[in-house]
Amino acid sequence: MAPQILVLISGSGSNLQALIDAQKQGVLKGEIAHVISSNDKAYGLTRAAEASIPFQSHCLKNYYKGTTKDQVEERRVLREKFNEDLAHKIIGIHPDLVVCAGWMLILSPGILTPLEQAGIPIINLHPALPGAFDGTHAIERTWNAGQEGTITKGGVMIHRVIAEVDRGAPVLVKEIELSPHKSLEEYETKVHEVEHVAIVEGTNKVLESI
Ligand SMILES: Nc1nc2c(c(=O)[nH]1)N[C@@H](CN(C=O)c1ccc(C(=O)N[C@@H](CCC(=O)O)C(=O)O)cc1)CN2
Ligand SMILES: NCC(=O)N[C@@H]1O[C@H](COP(=O)([O-])[O-])[C@@H](O)[C@H]1O
Repeated sequence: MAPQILVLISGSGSNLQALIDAQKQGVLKGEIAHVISSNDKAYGLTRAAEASIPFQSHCLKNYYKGTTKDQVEERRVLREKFNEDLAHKIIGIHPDLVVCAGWMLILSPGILTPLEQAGIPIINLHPALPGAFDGTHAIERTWNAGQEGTITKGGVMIHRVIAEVDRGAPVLVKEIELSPHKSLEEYETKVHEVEHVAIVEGTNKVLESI
């Protein structure tokens, strides 16, 4: 059996689609076994269904039901249960690799530790260079820094997932010169093009090492 890949998404799933297309073309060194979305309205779930890939959603909002934003401690506990339940789901599927492809939630030690103990590596796609713009809105933050003249390059990386967000060891880094691009929209289009290549190359690189 080919190495089994579980893909975590939260949105459109264009990077999931790049993995699906690579599998269809026979260039993915594994098989997408399952897709889990943190958003039950994510178009990526439609992409999984159309590719006949088993899928499900795992939504934090369902855990938060009956609580308000002011109930910080209650929500902290509920979010930890969200993470632990997600770990149980993933371990039950037991993929060889988990790929975060636009998964927009920070994974706590409550999931990272059980997956590490189960020998299941996790990688993430991030639209910035190592140590540059961790977290969300990295594409826009990169563009703005370029406009201010503080940087000349942006990029995309695939990295190992550790507790410290976007600080795991890089697996693959692709730099993108900012100067050729005349707008944020143009740069963002280039980033997504590069992402769709990087997600396949980075996934294959890790699968080759397993
Ligand atoms: N422990 C880790 N978890 C995650 C990592 C990681 O490296 N370590 N990578 C992220 C993906 N990601 C950037 O590449 C990222 C996604 C989301 C966030 C974030 O701050 N999320 C907030 C919610 C934001 C929102 O709803 O708009 C949150 O989780 O509370 C940071 C980085 C995947 N997880
Ligand atoms: N910090 C994580 C992050 O910003 N991830 C970004 O989410 C998008 C998902 O697109 P997709 O749903 O079309 O694959 C991608 O641009 C990816 O870099």
